[in-house]
This record gives sequence, C-alpha cells and structure tokens, in this order.
Amino acid sequence: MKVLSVTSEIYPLIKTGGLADVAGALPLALAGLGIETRTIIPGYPAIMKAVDGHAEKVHTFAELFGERATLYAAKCEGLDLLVLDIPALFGRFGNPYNSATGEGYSDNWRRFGALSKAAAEVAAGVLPGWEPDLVHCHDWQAAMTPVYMRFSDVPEKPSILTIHNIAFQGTFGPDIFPWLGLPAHAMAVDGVEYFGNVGFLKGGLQTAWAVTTVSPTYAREIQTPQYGMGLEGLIAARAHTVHGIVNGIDTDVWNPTTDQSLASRYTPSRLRLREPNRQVLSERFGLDDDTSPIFCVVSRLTWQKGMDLLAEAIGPLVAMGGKLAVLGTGDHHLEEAFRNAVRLYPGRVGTIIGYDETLSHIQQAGADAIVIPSRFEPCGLTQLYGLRYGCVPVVARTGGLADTIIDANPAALDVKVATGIQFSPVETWSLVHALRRAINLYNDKKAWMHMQKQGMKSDVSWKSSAKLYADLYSSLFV
Ligand SMILES: Nc1ncnc2c1ncn2[C@@H]1O[C@H](COP(=O)(O)OP(=O)(O)O[C@H]2O[C@H](CO)[C@@H](O)[C@H](O)[C@H]2O)[C@@H](O)[C@H]1O
Repeated sequence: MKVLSVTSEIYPLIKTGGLADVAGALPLALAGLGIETRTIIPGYPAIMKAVDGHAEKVHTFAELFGERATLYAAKCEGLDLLVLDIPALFGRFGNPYNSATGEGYSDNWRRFGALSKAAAEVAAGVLPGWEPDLVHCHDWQAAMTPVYMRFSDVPEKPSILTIHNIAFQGTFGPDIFPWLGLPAHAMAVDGVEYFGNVGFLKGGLQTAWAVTTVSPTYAREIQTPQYGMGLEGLIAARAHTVHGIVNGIDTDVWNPTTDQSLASRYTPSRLRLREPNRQVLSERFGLDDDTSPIFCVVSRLTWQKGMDLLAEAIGPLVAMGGKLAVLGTGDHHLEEAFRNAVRLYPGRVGTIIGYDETLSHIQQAGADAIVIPSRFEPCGLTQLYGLRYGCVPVVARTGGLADTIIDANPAALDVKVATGIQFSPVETWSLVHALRRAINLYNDKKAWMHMQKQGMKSDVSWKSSAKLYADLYSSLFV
C-alpha cells in the first residue's frame, strides 16, 4: 500500500514537539509491514538545507495561493520526502509557525492551505509514476487536505486525520474563504464553516474518512465538553470513525544501551551505570551532589502541561527533600517562575530555558523521575522515554498518560507491575501528594528498582501501534 503522509514537522529535520517524533517514526515502523510512505512537508530553510544536492524536481504548480511552487523528491534520514518549496511562504528561519516574537504568522492559513492543496493534488495523481492509495494527515496544518479532496472533481481517496493536539485548530476569519479556491458550498456545516469562521481542523474532521487520536482515553475525552474544545459534538457524531492509537517511540533513537548522548550507557540489570549521567545532570543544572531524588521536566512550559501547578509545588517538593531539573521553553511567566525557583532554592532547583535534544536524553538517563502534570495529554511521549530509560514517570491521570503508566498502588506494587505514579484530580495538592508518594517509594530502594525495571520492560515501540494503523488503513478499502 502507498500512503501520502502530510505534516508540518518531522523528526529529525524540523521539530517543535511530539508531532515531529510521530511523523518521523511512523513511516519507518509501517515500512516493516509493507506500507510505503512518502511524506509531504513544507520547504522550510532547515528542510531545503537537509535535501540540498540530492533533491529531484518532480512537479511545478503554476500557482498555489498566489505563488509559484515546486515539489522536490528526496530521501533523507531514512525518510522519503516530497518537499514543497514556496520561498515566499516557507523561506523563514526558526520556528515553523511563529515569528521571533512568538506570534503565529498572520498568513499561516495561506502557508498550510498551500500544503494541504498540494497534498490533495499529489493524491489526485499529479506526480509522474507515483500515486498514493491513501492520505494520512496530521493536525490542523494538514487538515484541509481531505477538504480539498472532497470538494474536487477527482474521485476521492481514503483519508485519515490524526489529532495530536486539539487545542490548535487553525481557525480563521470568514474573509479568507474566497482565497481558498473552494466552491461556495464548502463554506457550510459539512465543509469548513465553523461558528461563522473557517476552521481547518473542523473541515478535516468533517471530511476525513477516519479520525484518529493518539490514545484510547483521549479519543473518548475529546467527545466531551471538558476536552473537546468546541469540537466535541462533531467528533461524537462521528464516533464510529474515531480511533485512539497510542504512540510508540523510536527505540533506536531512544535506547539507553547505545545512546551516544549519555555519559554512561546501561541496561535494566546494570542500573548502577546511570550514576555518571546523574552527575552530568546535577552539574548542568547546578544541583547538590547528594543522594536525594532528582525529578526532571522536559516540556513546553504551558498551562496544558500543568507547569503552573508544578511551579506551585516546588516549595513542598524541596521541603520533602526532592530536587528539580527543568528543561523547557514556553510562557514567559512560567519561564520566570522556574528561574525564580533557582534563586529561591539554590542547589535544589535547576532551570534551563531552551530546547536541547541531547540534554533531554541526559535528563531521562540521569534523573530519578520525570514529572508530567498535564491538564490534558493526547498521548505524551516523555513518559514513554522515561519508561525506556528507568526514569520513573509521575503523571496526571489523563489521556495517554492514563493509558501508558501503571500506578504504584499497593496491589500493583505487590505483584510488581507498577511503572510509575498517577494522580488525579490535576491540582496542586494532588500533585504534591504524588511527589510525596514518589519520594517514599524512592526511599524503598528495592521497590523503586522494581518499578524502574518494570518500566524498562514495557513495550513502548511502534510495533503494535503500527499494526493498528495498518489495520485501520486496510479497513478503509472494504
Ligand atoms: N525543551 C525541550 N528540549 C528538548 N526536547 C523537548 C523540549 N520540550 C519538549 N521536548 C520534546 O518534544 C516532544 C514533546 O512531545 P509530547 O508528546 O510531550 O508533547 P507535544 O505537546 O509536543 O505533542 C502533542 O503530540 C504528541 C504526539 O502525538 C502527543 O504525544 C502529545 O500528547 C501532544 O500534546 C518530546 O520528544 C520531548 O522530549
């Protein structure tokens, strides 16, 4: 089967978050099941640089959203890419969505409208010698693809839209509609119309043949007003086509026995070898060199991720003897709160504001636990990295966090199946209680080691989830 994947970021070429990890890893996992994936991606400077010298021009669009566009094919990092080069839209350095001030680009509707339109044309067969059987779109930036497929003259191909984060919906004023190149009747409830505006994600949810999200619990949650962010009615109405498939991780990139980012590599039976990583981590974050537990964070510093709750829990955490190493970027007031905590609790809290892939590996290998107090979490990847690295996850009981971590309740501890700590409701007092439970368990060396080992045994690979995607793909042809 031939699949066209449509995405606005892909690991290792351009990444702002978990979407890139999934868009990069899933094609490799599906290849093992006989599914050939080509990924269409905007030609940002980072992508153009990566394919420079080995890209082949395969198509020219005379006009796409007022611009001339070129599609290049290139193999890169094991990925089979179709790069959409439109310098006026994508030739911007830095974050793919926002300007240097952190604001979304005002022409994002043109940029990702163009990506979706180009993808729909590839689906319709404009490339010489290659036509996909199915189109798999990721998030709002790709969500107009099935809309263009639905409202075109060419027979529609099966399509899947995966929601990685429903908080980002790509909603724009109605004045953009005439520029989208869609027939007038597409501005209706069974098209892109969304409370009088144009909704990219809404249009995709309406038109894709199947909708997936990245865990079964989140698939249920987004059908409720608490989590659906306005789209719950539409998603619930399409419940029979909504599937929750938990993300896997690239177990070659995330492998503590071979990871070259680490000061020391280790296996479940040689957990002592984590110690040099712990030391590197302590030095990098300016933490006291003692045996008290280190909790880490690798995250966007936002409300979604519950980082305000963690900021409030720092005092109690330090009072209970814990240390905290925070790596992240995000809301300025939260960045400031974590910087302040370093001043208040020197040696107990370390904060690095920034994005650092290598350091994120060192954290998982050196910290004792990773804290993920998300208010909502479609799947979450950092708890999966934590499991793989023996860094015990302390997580909010929501979305994929609820599906992937086995809470250390007395029964689970008794039969040694616990892999982390869950807490609910997602409030500061409850998080503090979870941190206390973690510290108590950490002080019981045997129980803690069992949890680390049990986590490291968990199957966090793409194997079973890739099979679920393959089955879903096949089901759309019957
Ligand atoms: N400062 C930093 N330095 C280095 N690395 C950093 C970093 N901050 C974050 N990262 C990395 O970025 C990725 C974040 O992935 P997540 O799944 O945690 O959340 P995100 O909200 O981006 O993804 C959305 O999509 C994914 C994929 O489906 C879902 O798992 C998730 O629930 C959903 O919100 C991880 O690989 C993490 O290690």
